[in-house]
Amino acid sequence: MQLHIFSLADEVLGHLADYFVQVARQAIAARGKFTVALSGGSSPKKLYELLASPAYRDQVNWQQVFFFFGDERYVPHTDAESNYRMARLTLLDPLLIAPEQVFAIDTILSPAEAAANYTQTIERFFGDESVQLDLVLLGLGDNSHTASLFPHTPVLHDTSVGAREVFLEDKQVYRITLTAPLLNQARAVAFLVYGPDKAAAVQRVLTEAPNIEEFPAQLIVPTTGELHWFLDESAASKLPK
Ligand SMILES: O=C1O[C@H](COP(=O)(O)O)[C@@H](O)[C@H](O)[C@H]1O
Repeated sequence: MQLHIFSLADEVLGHLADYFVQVARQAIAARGKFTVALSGGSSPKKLYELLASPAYRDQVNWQQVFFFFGDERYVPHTDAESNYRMARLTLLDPLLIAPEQVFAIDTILSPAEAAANYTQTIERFFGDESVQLDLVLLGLGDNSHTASLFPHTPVLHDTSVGAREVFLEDKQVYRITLTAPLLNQARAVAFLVYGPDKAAAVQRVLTEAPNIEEFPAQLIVPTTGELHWFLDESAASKLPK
């Protein structure tokens, strides 16, 4: 695992954007395509805007990039909470990414059907190859969840490689998430975490004894791929010096 800690959030975003470009170029040179699972929530918005900005937009052959989602809120794609909507507004539309390159999670189906459908979509995309994303981008919630692997949910024990529905009792809402085994098959996983509100979760996930029920992000340990954590100093402030 490699920790990358920078003073300011903007520096973190710049270094992660550089890493994204590096992994994308390597994947395209080696296999002719780059597959990435996007994270949702608020933290990655600025990363996506940066990647679509004049400084980065010409650094990747976007026609060879295929976009998946690590998780989705079970809301219409037009809803302000939708991870797909956020990615579309900040990254996919500004870069004029063709719809055929974007694999959104269908939220019109029932949650269970949406998860099964997304599993099939991923399997169909990879065909005879193993399901191995080139890069998985992840965030960290202040309750130590990542993707939609939430504390004390059955999906934490799911050993399948695919997508699953998750019901959040406290909020009475569904989410769809990729399973930890699928995420861990990636060639590279990069967490993006910044801001003081995340400091306690970062400390728990990275330094507490294994306890996936409480700290689901501890499930993310790529089998053979790289694991990177990109943090600002405030998010890293509770880590041992
Ligand atoms: O709900 C979600 O939360 C996590 C963390 O999001 P952030 O806004 O606190 O950065 C995110 O990684 C996940 O994709 C999203 O659905």
